[in-house]
Amino acid sequence: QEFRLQPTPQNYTVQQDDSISIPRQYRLMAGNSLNNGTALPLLRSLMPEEAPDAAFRIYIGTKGDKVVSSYRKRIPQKSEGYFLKIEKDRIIIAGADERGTYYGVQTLAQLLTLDKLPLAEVADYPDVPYRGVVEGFYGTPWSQEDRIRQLDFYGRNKMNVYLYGPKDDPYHSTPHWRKPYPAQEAERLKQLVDRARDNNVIFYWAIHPGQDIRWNEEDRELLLQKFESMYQLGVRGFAVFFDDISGEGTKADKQAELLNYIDNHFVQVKKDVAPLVMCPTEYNKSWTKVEGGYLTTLGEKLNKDIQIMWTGNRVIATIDRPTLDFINPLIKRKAYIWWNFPVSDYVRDHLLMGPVYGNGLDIEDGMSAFVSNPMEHAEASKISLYSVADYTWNMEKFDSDTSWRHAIKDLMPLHAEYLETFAAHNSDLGKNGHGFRREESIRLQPALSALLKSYLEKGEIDETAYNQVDEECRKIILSADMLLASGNENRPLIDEIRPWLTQFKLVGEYGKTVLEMMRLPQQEKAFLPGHAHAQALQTLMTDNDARYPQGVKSGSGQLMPTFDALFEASTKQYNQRFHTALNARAVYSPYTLESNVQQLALLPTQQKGKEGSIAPSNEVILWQAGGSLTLSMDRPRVLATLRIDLGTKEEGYTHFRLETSLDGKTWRNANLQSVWKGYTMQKADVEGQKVLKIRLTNTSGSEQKVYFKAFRLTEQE
Ligand SMILES: CC(=O)N[C@H]1CNC[C@@H](O)[C@@H](O)[C@@H]1O
Repeated sequence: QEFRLQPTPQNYTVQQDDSISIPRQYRLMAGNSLNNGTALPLLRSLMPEEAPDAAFRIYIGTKGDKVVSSYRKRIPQKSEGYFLKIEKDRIIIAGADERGTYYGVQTLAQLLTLDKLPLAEVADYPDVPYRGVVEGFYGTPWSQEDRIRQLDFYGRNKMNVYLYGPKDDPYHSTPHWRKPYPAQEAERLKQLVDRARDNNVIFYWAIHPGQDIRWNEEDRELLLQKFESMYQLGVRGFAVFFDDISGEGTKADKQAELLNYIDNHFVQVKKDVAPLVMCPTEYNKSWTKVEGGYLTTLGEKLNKDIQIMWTGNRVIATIDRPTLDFINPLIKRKAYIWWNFPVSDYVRDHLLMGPVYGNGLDIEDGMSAFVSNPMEHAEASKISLYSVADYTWNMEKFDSDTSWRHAIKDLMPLHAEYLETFAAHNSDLGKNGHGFRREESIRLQPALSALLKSYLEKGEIDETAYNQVDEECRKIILSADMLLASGNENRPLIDEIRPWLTQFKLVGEYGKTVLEMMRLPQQEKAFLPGHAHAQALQTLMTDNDARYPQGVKSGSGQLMPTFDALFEASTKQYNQRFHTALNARAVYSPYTLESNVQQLALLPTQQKGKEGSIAPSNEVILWQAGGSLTLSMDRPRVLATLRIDLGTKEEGYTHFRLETSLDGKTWRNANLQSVWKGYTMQKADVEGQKVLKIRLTNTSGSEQKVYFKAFRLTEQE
C-alpha cells in the first residue's frame, strides 16, 4: 500500500522528481516560544544529530518568532495550523500556535520513515477544533499501560483531547466522586496527565455526580475541592457528566447553576484551564422532549463557553447535518459530539473492528468537537480511532475504506493482511437494544448469498461461489493462526482479542465442514462424520468464555448465519432422503422477547444450558404507563427461578405487575419479593410452574424510569 500522511493534510505537494537523503547532522534555529513546549523534544528524538556548524538547517517556531518570520504568510491562519517545507538545504516548521508547530513535527516524523525525504510542502490545519476520545464506557476501565499507549497514539494522530470518564471508576462516579483519589491512583493519574502533555493532548478529567448529588453548597464545594485536587495533579480540562441518571440530579436549571458556578469560580479564575464540558441527561434526540425545556434551559442559562455533548439522534447514531440542525439551535452553540462508536459495552461479546462510516462529510462547521467513546479493548479500538482522527482533521477528504486499511497497517504492519481478514469479519454488533448495526464481510457477501440461494432454491451448488467461500475459510483459519502466533508485534492487541481469534478459527473450520456437508446429503454413511463435526464445532463456539453467556461472537453478521443455514439445509436434505432425524437446528434460542417499551424491544435473549436471560441495558429505561415486556418460550417449560433487577428500591417494584401464562390467554400473578433486604434484585415465586410466557407490565399509571439490570430465569432439570 502506498505511503500516506495521517491524518490527510489539507494541502500537500511534493516535487515528484526530486528528494534528499535524510540529513545526518543539522543546525537548529528554534524560536523562543518553543522553550517549554513539546515540539523541540519530539524533533530532537527524531533527528538526534544537532551540530552548530552543520550545513543543513532546521528552522522551527510559531507565528511571531523571528526565526520563521519570512514564512509568516505561509502559516494557515487556523488554530493548530502549521506550515512545513522541506528544501535541499533546510526544513522549515512554522506553527500558528505551539500545538500547530508540534503537529508539523509529527508530520515530519512520518516523512522521516521514508528512505528519502521528499521535497514537500505542507500547509495544514484541523477541521474540528477538539478531536479525540472519551473513555466513557461501562465495563473494565483501561489499564495504565493502555492509556499511556493511547496518549502516544493521539499525539501521532493529531488528536488533542482525552476525556477520562470510565463509568466504573468509583472516584469518577457514585459513590466516591466527592473523595480525592487514594495516593496510588492519584500518582497514576498524574503520570497520565504528564504523558498527555508530552503528546500535546488536553487531559480532561470528568466527574459523574448526578445519581446522588444534592443541590446544596456542601456538595458544590466538595465537587470543586475534587476538581482542585485534580488541578493539583496537573489536570487542565474538566467535565461534568449527567448521563444515565434519574431523580433530582436530572434538573436542567440546577445543572446549569452548578456548571456556571464552576465556570465562574474555577475555570475562569484559573486562566490556564480548557473550556468546561458537560454531558446532558437528555443527550440524544430520542430521549428529549423539546417542549419539556431541558435542552433549551441549558442553552439559555449555561455560560456561552461551556461545551454541551450530544450523541446524535439516538444513543448510538452516526452524525449528519439534520442531527446538528436539530441540536445546535436548542443549545445555542455548536454541539460537542460524543460519538458512541466503537463502544461495545452493550454488545460485549462482539468486537467492532470495521471501518468508520456513515457520518456526514460536510458538517465540520457544525460541531465544536467530535470524540469517540471506544471499546474496553484499547488496542482493538485503535482501528476506529485512527479513522476518527482522519475524519475530524480533514473531513471532506476522508475515505472510509482507505483509512480503515491504513489503520490496520498502522496497528500491525507485519501482519496487516491477516488482521484485515479478521477485522473484515468482526465488525457487526449483532442484535442489540440500540438497533445499531454495521456492515460485515462486505467483499464475501455476494458469494455467500449466491451459494445459499442456489442451494436453498435449487439444491444446487454454485461452484464459483463455493470456491470463493472455501478459499475465504482457508484464509480465516490461516489468519487466526498467524495472529495468535504473531509474537511481540503487538502483544497487547493479541491479548485483548485472543478469545475472538480462537472463535474466528472455529468459524473458519465450521465453514469448511459445512461446505463439505453440502456435497454429501445423498451419501448415507459419508454425511455423518461431517454432521457430527459441525455439531461439535457449534458447541465449542457457544460455550467458550465464562464472561459471556453464550461465548464470544465472531462472524455473527454474515458468515455464521450463512453457515448455519447451509448446515440446516443439508441436514434436512439428508433426513428426507434417508428418513432419519439428525438434528437439523444449528443454534437457536428457545426464548423470544416482545415489548412496546422502545428501549427494551430489541434486546437480545440468551440461553446457556438451563439458564435463560434478556441482555441487560446500561441506560435509564423510560417505561411508559401500560408498557410491557413479554418473554415467550418455544414450548411450555418448568421454571426453577426467575430474578429481576430494575435498579430500584422495594417500592419501585410496586409499579409493576409480573404474570405468567401457559397459553398466552389466561395469566396469573407472580409475586416479587426481595432477594434480600435493601438490595434491588427481586425473585418471583414461580418455582415449579410450567409456563409458556412471562410478562412484566408498568401498572402504575405513569411513566417509570428504571434500569434494566437483570431478567434471568432457570429451568428445572
Ligand atoms: C453519553 C452516553 O452515551 N452515555 C452512556 C450511555 N450510552 C452508551 C453506553 O454504551 C455508554 O457507553 C455511555 O457511557
